[in-house]
Amino acid sequence: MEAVVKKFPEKPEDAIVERPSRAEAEAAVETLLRWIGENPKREGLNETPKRVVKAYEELFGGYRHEPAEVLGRTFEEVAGYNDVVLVKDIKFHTHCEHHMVPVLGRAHVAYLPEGRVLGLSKIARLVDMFGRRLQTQEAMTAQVADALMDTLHPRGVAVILEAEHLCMSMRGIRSEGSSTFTATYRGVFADDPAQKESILRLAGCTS
Ligand SMILES: Nc1nc2c(ncn2[C@@H]2O[C@H](COP(=O)(O)OP(=O)(O)OP(=O)(O)O)[C@@H](O)[C@H]2O)c(=O)[nH]1
Ligand SMILES: [Zn+2]
Repeated sequence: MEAVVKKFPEKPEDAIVERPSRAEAEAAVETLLRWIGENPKREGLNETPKRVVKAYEELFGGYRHEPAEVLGRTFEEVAGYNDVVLVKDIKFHTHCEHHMVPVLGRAHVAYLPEGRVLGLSKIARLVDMFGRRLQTQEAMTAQVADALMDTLHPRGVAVILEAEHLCMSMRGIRSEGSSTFTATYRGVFADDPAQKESILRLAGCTS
């Protein structure tokens, strides 16, 4: 049996306790292929259920990790640097939880340290981890911010996501090229409008 989902979803009653077997997951893909009018036994599709399940393991691998493990160790020796750290233009992809269709975007993540900093790559890893779960853009924005607050205990965090939802461009309204902007602020960024403004400017979201 595969691993039990640990902490996510956030509400324990929403967490599944047991995953279906790989064979059941492959059978589900085969059913979808038949449902769209395909013949899953033809040569080109014969291996597709296996491939899709393998791809899902990678695309949804974020359920197998937790923020504290992804963020790893923190550093204190930064010559007393205590000002803003902003990692911008972190490209990410995720899938919307309504249609399971890709969402492609960029994240800008800032924090104000309280004596400790993170390895810079860990911020991008955190965004990637949450992207590898089914998401709404709003939830993903809040999850990145809360994970940084809980793990690093900085004075403040700001998280901005800009993304294109392919469920809006490839289907439904078929509105090509629109992008959605979400931003959330914790600590001093939430309390001080000047800090918010400055981070939006640094991230290139305002002139
Ligand atoms: N707030 C929010 N909505 C999202 C996100 N991703 C997709 N959606 C929206 O979720 C909504 C689901 O609406 P429903 O009416 O239940 O589903 P639907 O019939 O497929 O909707 P349409 O996309 O309008 O065809 C749609 O308006 C999507 O655009 C997201 O990250 N955040
Ligand atoms: Zn969607």
